[in-house]
Amino acid sequence: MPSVIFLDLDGVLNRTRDAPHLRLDDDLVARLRSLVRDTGAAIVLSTFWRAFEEYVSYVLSRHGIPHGTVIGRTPGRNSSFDFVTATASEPAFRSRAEEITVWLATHPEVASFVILDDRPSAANGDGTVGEPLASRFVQTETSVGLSDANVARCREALASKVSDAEKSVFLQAAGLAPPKSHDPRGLVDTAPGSVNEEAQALSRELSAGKLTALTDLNLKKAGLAALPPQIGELASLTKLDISLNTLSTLPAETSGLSSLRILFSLGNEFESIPSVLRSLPRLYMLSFKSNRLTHIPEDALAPTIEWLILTDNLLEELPASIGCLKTLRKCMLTNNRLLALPDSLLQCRELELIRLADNRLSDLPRGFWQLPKLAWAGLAGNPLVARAAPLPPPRWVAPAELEVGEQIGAGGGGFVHRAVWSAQPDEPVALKLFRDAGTVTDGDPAHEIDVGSALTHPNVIRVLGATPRPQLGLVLELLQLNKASAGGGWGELGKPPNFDTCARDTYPAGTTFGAPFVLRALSGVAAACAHLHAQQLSHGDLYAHNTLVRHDGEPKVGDFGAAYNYAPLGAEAAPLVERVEVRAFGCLAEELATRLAPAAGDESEAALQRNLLGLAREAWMGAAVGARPSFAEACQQIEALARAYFEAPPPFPW
Ligand SMILES: Nc1ncnc2c1ncn2[C@@H]1O[C@H](COP(=O)(O)OP(=O)(O)OP(=O)(O)O)[C@@H](O)[C@H]1O
Repeated sequence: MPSVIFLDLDGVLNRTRDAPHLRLDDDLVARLRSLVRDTGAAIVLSTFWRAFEEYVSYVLSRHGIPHGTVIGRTPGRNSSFDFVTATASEPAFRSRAEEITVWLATHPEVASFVILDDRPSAANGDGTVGEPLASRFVQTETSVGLSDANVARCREALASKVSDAEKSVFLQAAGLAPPKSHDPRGLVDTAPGSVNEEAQALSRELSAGKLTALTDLNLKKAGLAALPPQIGELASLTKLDISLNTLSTLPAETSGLSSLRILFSLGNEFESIPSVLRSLPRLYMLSFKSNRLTHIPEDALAPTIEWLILTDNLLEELPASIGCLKTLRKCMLTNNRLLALPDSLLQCRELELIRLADNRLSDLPRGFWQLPKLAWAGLAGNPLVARAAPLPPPRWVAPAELEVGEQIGAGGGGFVHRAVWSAQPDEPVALKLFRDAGTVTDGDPAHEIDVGSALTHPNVIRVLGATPRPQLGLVLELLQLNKASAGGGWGELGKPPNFDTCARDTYPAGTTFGAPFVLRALSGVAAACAHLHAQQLSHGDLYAHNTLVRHDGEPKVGDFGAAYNYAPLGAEAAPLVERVEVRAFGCLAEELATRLAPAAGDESEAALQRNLLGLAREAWMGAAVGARPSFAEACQQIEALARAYFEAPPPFPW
């Protein structure tokens, strides 16, 4: 990262404090141009006008400051953001100094910087940062603008490196205690860095031709720039992990992996999926997450793939040949640059789950919502859903208001800790700290903050507030975990899918549920979904593993990471979007119904199981999307089941 100029506009590049519109004076911009040219510094907009980052960048480029010099803006909302659609919600800060501090705290790679502003508040803030900002503050005189003397001071500041001590001051002032969370399932190890010696030793043995009968080979972080051609001798290998190396190609010999089912190539440097993979006859799961993919050749995807992970790449399009993946069930495409999906995707009739958040889609192939098995879709952060009316903003909670305690949960999206919040010191809360936005399966955590904050329902985990960037988080009602205790603890209704179940949740061996538990759980989940869809919000990830339940079946749906507002898709699509999620509900109901265990002779529970399975499979999961009921209707159907089971009109025992 080069040196950075934090740039104010009014009173720096013009000679007024309160310009009613964005205007620049040629002679002043000329001074900035030479400063940028001579120092190679990048610009981060700290100006009031920073909501219009692209426009400012364009205007500067018209003045000869090259495109790409503006590399970003400081965080923090002001009134100019009200005129920009599709900006993720973010808090307002107390001062410009605080905004700059937070930016610096999250960009420790910055070598040096200068703050160019006509107001001292850009460097003083509330006084907590002090010297590190003040010593790099160059104040212009409003009526004069950027002077030669100012430019000379800027050059001095840019020549002085930011020390590690100063960096830690920024971190502390931004309230960024380093997270102490751990990742028990190793879900998102994207950290490059040190080589894994065990993996390195394995790769040496591979090159020496000593590994032949392996079924599982882990070369993650083995420091590989090239995969040894001897890989092709591993004809019995079923799982290969080559993640977090610097690979950009695969040897032709890879075609010898005739048993390979699972290939992980996360965090490598591939720009294209190697066509040799097309020849693997058993390939089931393929991951190129967090590479540099810009292109997928038409002949690269093996037709046997069921699970395709291309999250966090640079793809603008998919090959038409994706339609040849007749068994594709799960397709992860979050955080790419997709402008459109090929119509051939509709030939993937087994597709159950697709993640498309944070792309550039302005349309979907006609018939997308009619895919017969589609149940989980994520679309947030695309132009096609951007015109939704803004949701009410969350209550922003400053990190200093929270005392973070032990970790109580972890998932792909983040880590959940117990915490005490000064606003309600007697009632502990749960704090979900999100992982880095770009790499997570569901996309930018801001989507979860936006949707979660808009919901209030007894069967939805209540969002109490949110912590701002750089460590985005959610403050949630705390559900004391420990479902087993009859005293009323909470626990996950199911476990996430595994390699075999692909898109379907799993349950510990021997799990059974009682009829009242199942009826109460389904009734609550359906009610929560009816509440969501009444606001044209889709959960996108409705699963047992995202539902917490009490010992008596009372559920609370959580994890709105994949949620999105589908109102902008229009009146024709809306009922179908809801019914796609009804299929997810049907899957959940089927999983619970199959785990009912009627005792011999218990005809009422046996009848409930038959009827529930019938409803789940025929009505809620039915192949004709439009013929499925809405969630409001599903609520009534469950009530009818409960009435028949308890042989009584409501109220039921809940
Ligand atoms: N409000 C809460 N109270 C107590 N525990 C919670 C709460 N919210 C979440 N948890 C625990 O943390 C786990 C992870 O939470 P959550 O599903 O929201 O994370 P995630 O990272 O988005 O997961 P996923 O991998 O499904 O995307 C939950 O399964 C649950 O065990």
